[in-house]
Amino acid sequence: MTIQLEACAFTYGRRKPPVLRALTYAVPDGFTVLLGPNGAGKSTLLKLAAGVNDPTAGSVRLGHLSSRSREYRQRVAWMPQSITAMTGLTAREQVAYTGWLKGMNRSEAWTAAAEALARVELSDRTDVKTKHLSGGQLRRVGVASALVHDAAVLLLDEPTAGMDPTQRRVFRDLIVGLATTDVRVLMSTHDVGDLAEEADHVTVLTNGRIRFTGATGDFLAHAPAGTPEARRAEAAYTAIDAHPSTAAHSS
Ligand SMILES: Nc1ncnc2c1ncn2[C@@H]1O[C@H](COP(=O)(O)OP(=O)(O)OP(=O)(O)O)[C@@H](O)[C@H]1O
Repeated sequence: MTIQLEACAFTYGRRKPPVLRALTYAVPDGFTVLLGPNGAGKSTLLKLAAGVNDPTAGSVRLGHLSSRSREYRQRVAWMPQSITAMTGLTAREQVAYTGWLKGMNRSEAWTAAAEALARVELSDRTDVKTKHLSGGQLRRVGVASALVHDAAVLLLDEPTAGMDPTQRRVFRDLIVGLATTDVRVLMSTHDVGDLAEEADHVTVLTNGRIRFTGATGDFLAHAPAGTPEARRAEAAYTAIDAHPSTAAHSS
């Protein structure tokens, strides 16, 4: 079961231009990387898919569930671009609180919080107040909060920003292991070269439109012949960005 956005439009205010217009998109299976320039609408798309914002036109559904329903939000996890340290809470308390908000009882949430923090290698920080964590550690608390309940779809908004190379490696392995036939992961990033090749699918969003969505192999095939292996993802992205009309592809 996946999230389906159908003819979605979204604007941040009546006098503002729409960020998304008639956008139709199904979150692909496995691990999908969402790419696009600054301001393309990636965070907006993720917020609509998370049920955090409602589309101004169109619909967002997971199977028969509308994104406005409580059940929908229990099946979908979202990690926002900026993670807030909740005043007075430790890492474990903050993660458990998210679990509780998603419908777990207190003891389930408490146990699941410790497990989620272990998965992001923060077991040694569970009792530290989140306001005392580094930026990268706080992002890992954000990832743990997204993992704390059994979501069918994980929506992660630039989760690797601010992580050091070792943390990135740990995180990448975690995500690749998470995306299974039952769990879909859609993750926005600016780090084209670092992550695209690990993904099952790539989606490119530019100016509120899906320029490309398809298997990673089809994405990489847009790189000009002779591009060195290490630069293929970046070259493919640049080619799609430069030639939107020929690059559009639906999976
Ligand atoms: N809260 C808001 N109020 C008004 N405009 C907003 C708001 N959030 C985003 N926008 C505008 O909507 C457009 C899309 O922004 P969005 O954050 O979705 O893009 P993005 O692709 O995630 O960008 P980035 O890569 O820089 O994070 C931009 O023009 C942005 O200025």
